[in-house]
Amino acid sequence: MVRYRVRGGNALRGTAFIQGAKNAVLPMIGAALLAATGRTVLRNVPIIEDVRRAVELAEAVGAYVELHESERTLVIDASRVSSPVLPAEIARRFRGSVLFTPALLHRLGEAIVEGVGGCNLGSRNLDFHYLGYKRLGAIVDEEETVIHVKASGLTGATLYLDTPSHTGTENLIMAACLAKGTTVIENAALEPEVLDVIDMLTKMGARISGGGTGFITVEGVEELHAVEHTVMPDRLDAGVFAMAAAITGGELNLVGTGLDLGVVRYKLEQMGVEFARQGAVLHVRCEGPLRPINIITDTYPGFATDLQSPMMTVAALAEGTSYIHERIFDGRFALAGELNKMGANVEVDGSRAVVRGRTPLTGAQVTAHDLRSGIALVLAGLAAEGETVIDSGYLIDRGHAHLAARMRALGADITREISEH
Ligand SMILES: CC(=O)N[C@H]1[C@@H](OP(=O)(O)OP(=O)(O)OC[C@H]2O[C@@H](n3ccc(=O)[nH]c3=O)[C@H](O)[C@@H]2O)O[C@H](CO)[C@@H](O)[C@@H]1O
Ligand SMILES: C=C(OP(=O)(O)O)C(=O)O
Repeated sequence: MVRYRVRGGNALRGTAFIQGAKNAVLPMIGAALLAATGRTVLRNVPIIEDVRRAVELAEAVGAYVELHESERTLVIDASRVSSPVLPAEIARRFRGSVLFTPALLHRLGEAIVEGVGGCNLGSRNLDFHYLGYKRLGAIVDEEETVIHVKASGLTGATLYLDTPSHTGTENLIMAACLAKGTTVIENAALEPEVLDVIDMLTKMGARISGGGTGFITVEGVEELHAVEHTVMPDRLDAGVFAMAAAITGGELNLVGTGLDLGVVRYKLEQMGVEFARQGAVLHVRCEGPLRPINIITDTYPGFATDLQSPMMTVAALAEGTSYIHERIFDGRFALAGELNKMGANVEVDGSRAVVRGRTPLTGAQVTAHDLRSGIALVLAGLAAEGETVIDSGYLIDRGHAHLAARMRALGADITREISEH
């Protein structure tokens, strides 16, 4: 059992090194398995639990993988991929397991998905993925929790997503890359991580156009080859560090090439946080009291649902009433009860939350219900009086690399503990 212990009150100051993006590296590991020969090299890999699970899953299907932690580099040789089974004990531990299906379909003609995990956020369907595979010519059998997808060659088609699913778009692009003919994906996701995956696939030899427009066209090719690719920075990790500076009255330099916080920056600016781009470094500081804010989560370029939880902590520390409308996941508000244990005043009504600030926060024993509620509680701990203990730290480690060490280097009083219970 991993837990985080945070003693609040220290302002964070210094240089924060932003990790590579979890939601880009996971599809890239899936994409690496599409190359039947050669070795793929991924750089700027975040050393997070989801990456460790993805490595285990790639090994389970027969790939040879080296994770060089200190170099943040993955080397993947997928030439011996031989098992179509994504075993439950690994696949159920992270959402990214779903991103291995296209490679197995192309390489082995079938994928047996024994389970898909990920954050517990209410309903998280996969119907767009499976309907898309069917349109491309696959047969999909759903037997209770096991999904069996079979295809002896896929053929391009026109696909439509009811909502622009992030992993759904990535999976259907990967499925279309080696299909015969042309595939059009309408209402495709626009997230920067999807564009980074398209960049990598394009280097591998894929013919993809329209990334970032919502209408993606893929011309199928005969084969894809192994390449080297550097994972983009994690805008969610960057957002969390910016918020940590904001709520502790600190000052941070965020280092991570080409970092763009988009709407999160604008919302934090409305709250009184100051940003200044200094070449490749994003400087963030906050001196005065925070103002309240309204947030509506949406697919990119809207406010990312993954940053809604940490933003709830920031809102609890703002002077006045903030309003949050969660439009992507129906189970994202488990955080409210935990923040209230620390003295916040958050009232939830369906998909809406009202946060009445500012109430002083006091350290408490709290529970992370998912990755983002976990990191939101770490933020609350940084601003609270006394000690906050957060279980289960594993959920935080799913998405943030070396969190305690990186925050301690900035002056935070935070430890990561491992216990038997
Ligand atoms: C590994 C990864 O990249 N995870 C991210 C990805 O998750 P993920 O790709 O699972 O999220 P989606 O974009 O697919 O889901 C968005 C919404 O669409 C619904 N939906 C999705 C697919 C489907 O087949 N049917 C369906 O109804 C979901 O229930 C949800 O309400 O995008 C989410 C939304 O930005 C982020 O919170 C996750 O961090
Ligand atoms: C929901 C998230 O991740 P996943 O899709 O991997 O569960 C997240 O990163 O907040």
